[in-house]
Amino acid sequence: MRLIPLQNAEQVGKWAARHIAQKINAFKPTEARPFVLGLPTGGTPLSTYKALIELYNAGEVSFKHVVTFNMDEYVGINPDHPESYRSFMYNNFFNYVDIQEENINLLDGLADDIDAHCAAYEEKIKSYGKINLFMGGVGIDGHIAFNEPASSLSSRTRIKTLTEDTRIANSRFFEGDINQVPKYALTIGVATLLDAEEVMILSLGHNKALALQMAVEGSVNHMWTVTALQLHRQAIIVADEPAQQELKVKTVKYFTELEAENIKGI
Ligand SMILES: O=P(O)(O)OC[C@H]1O[C@](O)(CO)[C@@H](O)[C@@H]1O
Repeated sequence: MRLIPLQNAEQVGKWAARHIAQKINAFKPTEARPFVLGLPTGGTPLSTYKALIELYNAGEVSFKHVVTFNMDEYVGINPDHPESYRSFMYNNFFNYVDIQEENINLLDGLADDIDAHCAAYEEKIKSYGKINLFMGGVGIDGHIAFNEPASSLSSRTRIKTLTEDTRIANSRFFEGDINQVPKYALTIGVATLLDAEEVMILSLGHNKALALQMAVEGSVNHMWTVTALQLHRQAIIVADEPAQQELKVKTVKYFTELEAENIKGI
């Protein structure tokens, strides 16, 4: 695992965006051989989407031959709802870059047959071989995608019940009213995430500090599903300074020295 210790959200966004752009450019994607990118929503990736749009506007990256798979979606809210993850993705990213509509894959929280829909999502990922890079955030309860505590570390795309912690945290997007926050979500599984060639998790803010500590210094366990990253051969966590608060000074120093060249100029 690599930990990229940075100072603030802007730096995390810039580092993550630059990393994604470098990966896409090195892959040299074509229509027949697209780059497959997994994407999250929430407050965490906003600075990364902003930085990616800037790189796109500067001509440094194109999404023309990029296929995307989003990691989750609320169940029971209309796709046009301003807080659906579909709306989030168009409003914060897709509308501003050259991605082709047919290359966008989103879960449908209103699907009639949820099991069939989730199985088809997994099949569609498989049809591309693999996801080249999956970006994600982490919840205050340590969830990756919406794999809440006690999710199987072998899980696949399915419906999950959101914890009270997550619903309280996300109530900030629903007028501060937990009753408006959906109780369920469709989410890729931990195993779906671990199948990606590379996983990059972003962690911002002091309320993610415990989750980051578990991810980096803790043991693999299903109560903090982010710890499953330790099983991945190419996992990166990019964190701001407040999110590093629970890590040992020695741990932060170790990763800062390891990444000295890679965090220069950010
Ligand atoms: O970024 P937030 O809003 O703190 O949410 C934490 C994470 O939980 C998720 O919403 C769950 O998918 C991630 O997409 C997100 O990054």
